[in-house]
Amino acid sequence: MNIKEIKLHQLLMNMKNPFTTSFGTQQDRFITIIEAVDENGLSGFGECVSGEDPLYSEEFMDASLIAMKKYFGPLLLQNEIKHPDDVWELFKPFKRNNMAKAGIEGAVWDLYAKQHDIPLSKLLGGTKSEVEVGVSLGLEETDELLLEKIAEKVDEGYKRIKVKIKPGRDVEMIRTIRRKFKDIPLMVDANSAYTLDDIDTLKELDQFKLMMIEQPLAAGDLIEHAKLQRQLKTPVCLDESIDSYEAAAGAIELGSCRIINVKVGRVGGLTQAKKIHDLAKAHHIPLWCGGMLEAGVGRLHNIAITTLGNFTLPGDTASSSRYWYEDIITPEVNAENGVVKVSHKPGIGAEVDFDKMKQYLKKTDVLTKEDTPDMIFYD
Ligand SMILES: O=C(O)CCC(=O)C1=CC=C[C@@H](O)[C@@H]1C(=O)O
Ligand SMILES: [Mg+2]
Repeated sequence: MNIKEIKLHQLLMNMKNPFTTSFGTQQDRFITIIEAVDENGLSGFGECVSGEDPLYSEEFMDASLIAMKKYFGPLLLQNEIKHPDDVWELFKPFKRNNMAKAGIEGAVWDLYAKQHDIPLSKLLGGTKSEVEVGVSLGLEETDELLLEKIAEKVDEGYKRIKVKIKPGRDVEMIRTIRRKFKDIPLMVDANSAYTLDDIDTLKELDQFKLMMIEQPLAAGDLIEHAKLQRQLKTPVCLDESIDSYEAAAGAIELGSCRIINVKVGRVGGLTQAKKIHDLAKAHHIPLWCGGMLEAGVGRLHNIAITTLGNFTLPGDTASSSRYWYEDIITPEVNAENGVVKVSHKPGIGAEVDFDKMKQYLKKTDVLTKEDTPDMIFYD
């Protein structure tokens, strides 16, 4: 593929509203857009989705930037890549840092698709021409405010509503929601806020016909989630726990969940996401594509992976306008009545708009073939 340079565009984007989960509230999003440029000046784009602080997972953007500059960017520039699947193999000796790996790998996937003049969705083996999407709503100060947000999103036609829960904002809040919205497709996401000591509370959620309970327990608790799933009617969906193909295989084997939220960054990129897709399909575990409050590049990668057949449940890839006054891509991602049309254009299917991006741009680091991995270890 002969990539001649990699640019790390570091953006600070301000979200329209604060977003509150069980682990905190944010309104600024620190995003890195990775641009891989080939010898003809063609660019492919990826997005690193690491959090600003290591509260969702152990990754955080400052560390991911170091990893991309010290290791993953130079490694890619120093090695011949024939297909995007080679990137995972190249990065394999380096432990974890999945979101940094995925950001670089995503740019390679987009570049390769553009070099071969095919949509990224087709390159991944996707079959859909449109995808159904839902929306994720943060915790609000009051249940009344949350009801207003839900009504707004239901009116916009989103195919499912996801709300955050945490101890003290769970059973009664969901009861209030169900009193007003008896039959909407509704799910909850706990972001690991509970333990098996809370089993009675979690079992009370069974009465509300929820689509799923996402990540009730800690990320590493596959056995505890299996114990919980055996006591719940409602499907458990895992997010933070599924940080690799092996974790997905373990969770399926143990019965830790009945649904998996696939996040491309969390699992290390599109190659691993495809592998998890095929494994889950073989075991009749439905998937949906979760979100990490992405800008447009990440949203388009999410749309592309969602075109694979076993992504059967609406994901978190709502319209760009859900979070951003102005996204960095043209056209923006737009869900009409909860449906996003898949672009037929090559690659991610929309242009990165540098005029719009520059309002958020803090810094761009450029890596060239002069840059070698900055390592103590040697073979
Ligand atoms: O709209 C989106 O991008 C999904 C937002 C969302 O629910 C999450 C984003 C990032 C981490 C978590 O807080 C949470 C999730 O767990 O899915
Ligand atoms: Mg989640």
